[in-house]
Amino acid sequence: MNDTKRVIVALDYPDQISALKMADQLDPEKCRVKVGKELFTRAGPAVVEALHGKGFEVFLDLKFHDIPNTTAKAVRAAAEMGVWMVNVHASGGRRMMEAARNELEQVNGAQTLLIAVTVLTSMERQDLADLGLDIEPLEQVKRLARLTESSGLDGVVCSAQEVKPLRQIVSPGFQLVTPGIRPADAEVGDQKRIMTPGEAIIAGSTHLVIGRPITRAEVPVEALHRIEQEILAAR
Ligand SMILES: O=c1ccn([C@@H]2O[C@H](COP(=O)(O)O)[C@@H](O)[C@H]2O)c(=O)[nH]1
Repeated sequence: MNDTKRVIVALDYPDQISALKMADQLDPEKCRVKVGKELFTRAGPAVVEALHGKGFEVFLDLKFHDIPNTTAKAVRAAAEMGVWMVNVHASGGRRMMEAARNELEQVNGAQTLLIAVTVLTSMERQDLADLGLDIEPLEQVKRLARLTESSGLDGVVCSAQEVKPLRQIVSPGFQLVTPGIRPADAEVGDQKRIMTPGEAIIAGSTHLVIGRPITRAEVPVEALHRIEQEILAAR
């Protein structure tokens, strides 16, 4: 796979000014950016518009999870903002995902990529047990990835640890978008199912979502540059 724009930088900031300050240090030809719940709740569609104005493709990571009609309309609103990618939670089920997919068809012929979160990368076996699921995360990820693909979506969010086994059961073009990326010397924080950028590329992740290892680094551009070098070396 082409290595351009494999990295999606998570702009997890509490305000638009900080997010755009970070974006100004990035090259939209080399990476994409992600707007998540914190930034969008604070800054709304204006921040997406501002990032588009700077030439970035935006992954709107709001992980919609609601009844089919509500989710479909939320996905429509995202597509009408012109985002590159938007997501829902696969655990919302087939009817919810199909409704979202169909809505996107009507907005722009499904040009906006629609993917589904399987099991959050911050979760491990015990967290699933707490929910009454007595299985390994990988098994639940596989189950939800099959459901997502058969519901007509473009890919899933999963851990890079699951990419190899998933590739055996999904089609080659299915996007495997992986947060929980940690360079060897980075703080792990709240993530549980992690991999280094190089390992994730070797495993076959389509896109690497990386936040704090870049945005909280002393010199973010240098941290990103090191990650890009690691990705190139892993090819
Ligand atoms: O399973 C998931 C789904 C989404 N995320 C998001 O990715 C970034 C990761 O940020 P880091 O600072 O690199 O941990 C963050 O915006 C999450 O909301 C995820 O981590 N895991």
